[in-house]
Amino acid sequence: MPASGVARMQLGVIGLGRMGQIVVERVLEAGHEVVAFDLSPEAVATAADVGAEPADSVEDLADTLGDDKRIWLMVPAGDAVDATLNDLDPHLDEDDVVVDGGNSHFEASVRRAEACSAAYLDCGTSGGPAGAELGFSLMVGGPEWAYDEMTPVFDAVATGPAGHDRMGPAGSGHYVKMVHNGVEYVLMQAYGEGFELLAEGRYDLDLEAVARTWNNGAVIRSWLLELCEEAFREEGSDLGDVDDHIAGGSTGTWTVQEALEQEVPVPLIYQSLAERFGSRAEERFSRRLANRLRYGFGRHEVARKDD
Ligand SMILES: NC(=O)C1=CN([C@@H]2O[C@H](COP(=O)(O)OP(=O)(O)OC[C@H]3O[C@@H](n4cnc5c(N)ncnc54)[C@H](O)[C@@H]3O)[C@@H](O)[C@H]2O)C=CC1
Ligand SMILES: O=C(CO)[C@H](O)[C@H](O)COP(=O)(O)O
Repeated sequence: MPASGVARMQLGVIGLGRMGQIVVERVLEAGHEVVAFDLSPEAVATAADVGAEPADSVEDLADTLGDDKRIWLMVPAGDAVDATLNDLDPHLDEDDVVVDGGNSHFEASVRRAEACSAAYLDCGTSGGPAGAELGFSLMVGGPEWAYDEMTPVFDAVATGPAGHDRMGPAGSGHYVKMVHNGVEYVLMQAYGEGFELLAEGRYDLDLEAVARTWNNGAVIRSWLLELCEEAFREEGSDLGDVDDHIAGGSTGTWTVQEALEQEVPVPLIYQSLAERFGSRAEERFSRRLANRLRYGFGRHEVARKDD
């Protein structure tokens, strides 16, 4: 049962991957009921193992929920959200609430909120799978009544009541999450540059010890720095065989696009994104041209591929 005074809710969860399973578990732990669906039967079985009622289609999930449906989507951003909403919409009305907890583009969320027959909440979710124990930070956009209605669920999925808030109207939750990710890129880049200098610099340092020392009282302590400490502990100060290729990048790209549109300078976010893209190239054409141009103007020796 939920804590006294909190009504027991029934939540449909669609998308039961790394993040969706955590939503399921935290909502069940808070004493609510969950009906769960995923395209993967294995993922549905995992949710059923922890106490969710399994559904074998979106329609089955909607039928099981009955009136006043409360549904959380945790599918990959993009087509999967639209496909799910297409299947759901015939079963929805204005008393229902749908939450998109994924990393959708804020403009797509505004469009979906307008088209959806239910009240639609766009919910930026931060904390990642590693945040399961603590709970997430939730940035929610959409109608106030729907946010209030979902508060017991947000209390359960977030770190608690302080871990979620309504940012504003449709789109604002995913807008805030987009900018959060831009900041995330910069922090990763800043820690990366600092540790690179320490790794390449004058002293033979134990970087796990550096990170641990910084995490205990230093101005720059943070969860990302704790993750640096973990990485050096598990991989070694030289990061072992970890490659210098960084995947992802969509949310950072959106942040930079929006900053250009708003004419707000975000050079650090752009630079961090550019480093990420640059990491994917085996070799950089621009570096090769610079190599050749130094010969052009200074007759400096050109480094050749088989040197
Ligand atoms: N992993 C992370 O650190 C974070 C992820 N997010 C966002 O949360 C969302 C989910 O991410 P993850 O759980 O990491 O992804 P995931 O890939 O682990 O799980 C996605 C799940 O959705 C299911 N799925 C895909 N299309 C579906 C459909 N049409 N109907 C039903 N189920 C469908 C897949 O079978 C899979 O089980 C994404 O938008 C992601 O960007 C947000 C914050 C942190
Ligand atoms: O939102 C997140 C963290 O806050 C997710 O981890 C997201 O998948 C990061 O994606 P990308 O690195 O491509 O921006």
